[in-house]
Formats: sequence, C-alpha cells, structure tokens
Amino acid sequence: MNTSRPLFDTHSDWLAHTLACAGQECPETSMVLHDGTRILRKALGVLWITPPDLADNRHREALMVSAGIHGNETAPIEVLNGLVSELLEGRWSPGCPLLLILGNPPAMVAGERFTGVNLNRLFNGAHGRKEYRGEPEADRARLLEGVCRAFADTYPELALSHYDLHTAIRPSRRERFALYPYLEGRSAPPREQCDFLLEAEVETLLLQHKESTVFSAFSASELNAESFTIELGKVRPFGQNDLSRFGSIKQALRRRFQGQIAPGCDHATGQLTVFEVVHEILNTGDGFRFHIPDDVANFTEYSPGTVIWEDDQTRYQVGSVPEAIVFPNREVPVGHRVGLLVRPAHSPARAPAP
Ligand SMILES: O=C(O)CCC(=O)N[C@@H](CCC(=O)O)C(=O)O
Ligand SMILES: [Zn+2]
Repeated sequence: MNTSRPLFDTHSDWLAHTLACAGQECPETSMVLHDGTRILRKALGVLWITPPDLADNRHREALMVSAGIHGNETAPIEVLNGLVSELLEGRWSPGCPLLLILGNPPAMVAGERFTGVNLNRLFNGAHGRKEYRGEPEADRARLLEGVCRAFADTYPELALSHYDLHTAIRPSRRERFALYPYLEGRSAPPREQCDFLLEAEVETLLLQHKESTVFSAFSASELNAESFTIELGKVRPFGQNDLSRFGSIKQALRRRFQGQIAPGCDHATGQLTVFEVVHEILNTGDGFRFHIPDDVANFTEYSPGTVIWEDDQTRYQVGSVPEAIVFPNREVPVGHRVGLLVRPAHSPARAPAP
C-alpha cells in the first residue's frame, strides 16, 4: 500500500488537502506509486496521472474528469476523491492518462456555488473580459484552461474525453442527464460515449444549440474532446449525499480509468432519450419577468402558448409543441442564463410567430 503523505502532506486525502489549502500557494509536486503510476499535483485540486505503461492504453484515450466547478455540488467531488483514494491505496492501476480536477476550492470551503462569479461562465476565454478582471474565479478558469491544454497537447495521438460532473439546484423529473456542447456541423455523440452514459445510468441527453462559455464547451471546441456536462442528482452539502445514488457513475469511471472494456450488458442495446435546447432564457435586466415558480423541477413541461418570460420588448411563449424547463434560476446577474427550454429532439420546428 502507498501513502498519500508526499502529495497531501498531513491531510488525509486529496479532498481534505484541497479544502485545507484553498486560497494558498500550492507548489507542483509528484509521487510515483509502487506500480509505476506517476501522480503530479499540478496545482491545488489538479492531479495529472500517468499510467505505469502508456503502451498498455488499449483504447488509445486520455480522460479529463472535473467536479466542484460549483463549490456546493459535493457528491461528484466525493465520488472523484473516492476514486483517487482507491488509486493511492493501490487498489487498481490506471490504463490511460488522467487529468482530475476539483474546480473551485474556495467555493467548496464556503459551501457555495461560487464566491465571486460563476466559474462555469468563464471558459472559452471569457475569463479575460473586463468585467471579470481581478475575480479569483477568472484566474482559476485561466489556470484550468492552461492545464487542460497542456494535457491535450501532451497526447495528440489519443482520443480525449472530458466529463464535467455537476449536481442540480432543483429536483429533476430525469434524475441524471448530460449536456452535449454545441459544435457547428456535429449532431449526436459517438455510440461509445452514449454507451458510457448509459453505463453510468445517465439516460437523458440534452443537445445544446449554441456555443457557450462553460467548461465542457471549452474542451470540446478548443481541445477537440468529446465533452459532456453531466448532472448526477441534487445539490447537497458535504456528508449529506446518498452516495449509493452515485454508484453507477463511480463504477463507470473506475472502469474507464483502468482502460477496461465496456461491460457486455443491456447498456449496449439501450437508448438515450434525447432532448434539444430550443431557447436559452437570459436575464435581460430591468423589466425582466420570469413566470416559472422557484421550486419547479427540471424537465417540467409547459403546453403550447404558455408565457415563460417577458420584458418590456419581448414575450416568450411556448411554441407549437410542449417545451420543458431545465435549470430555472431567476437569481442570476443580468445577461446570464435563467433557464433552458427543451423539447424531444426532432420534434416539429417552432411554429412561426403569428
Ligand atoms: O441546477 C442548476 O440550475 C445548475 C446546475 C449546473 O451547474 N449546470 C451547469 C450546466 C452547464 C452546461 O450548460 O453545460 C451550469 O449551469 O453551469
Ligand atoms: Zn454545477
């Protein structure tokens, strides 16, 4: 058995170290496990793991997995930390390069979605905008982009996947779902990615309709990764998660980390239920009125003609087929997303406005 002490000093594990050192300088340091795995702590909450033998990488892939981009979304953080502990204990060996990220340590300590600005709106270069200058989250987004780019550049011959793990503020009629960033010219994810989602019991896929500044959109557009934001349940504080509800994502990631082949089971024949985003609701500022109640669950459906939001210039009504709300949240700054309206993919197009 290996000890995590050289990487995490006197702290018991990666998460404890990341929380204890949030906001401090955290020099790069590395250790080699008995099996030859090299673990480089690239920055606070960022581990770059190189397998004992790169030649054994049978799927020719590299994986990036992030959690805690929002500090209060703790279950995926606990899942990822648990997998790192297993690795340090020598319970399995990685089969491909891994970049594992705990996104926003100060927000994790505070138990908040973010401390200054929403980190998951600062990627794809948005961290450089004037309004975010001096915000710690802007620096973190810049750092994470740099590390991810270095990781991708190190393995140009490997297929890169990125799973950015979240939990949602609202309850959800579909407990687990993945969002697939928009890239011009592509539609559905490749079959093996769908199989991975099904293996993790993520049975709903949401196709984004335009470019954005979330982490998964950055890795998809800039690093050519197959990337997903994955919603795994509901936001709860550390220690209050029912981790049995996260067993399937943990097992699916553990398998991918080891480079094992996919289980030959029903997943292979399963189908994701696919939705597409039809409208992104933005807070338009003075006069903006959002007509969805605060406590509504994700994927609650509204019938044609329902007025969803309005301001002094615009009134948005559901089109000719029902639309469902995802991520309703009126407490966002002007210009930010208040929610998404979605419908089953390939539904008839919106009726033209009368
Ligand atoms: O429950 C909510 O309102 C938000 C949950 C969450 O953090 N979702 C991500 C989705 C990112 C994406 O659109 O790919 C976010 O809002 O950043
Ligand atoms: Zn989140």
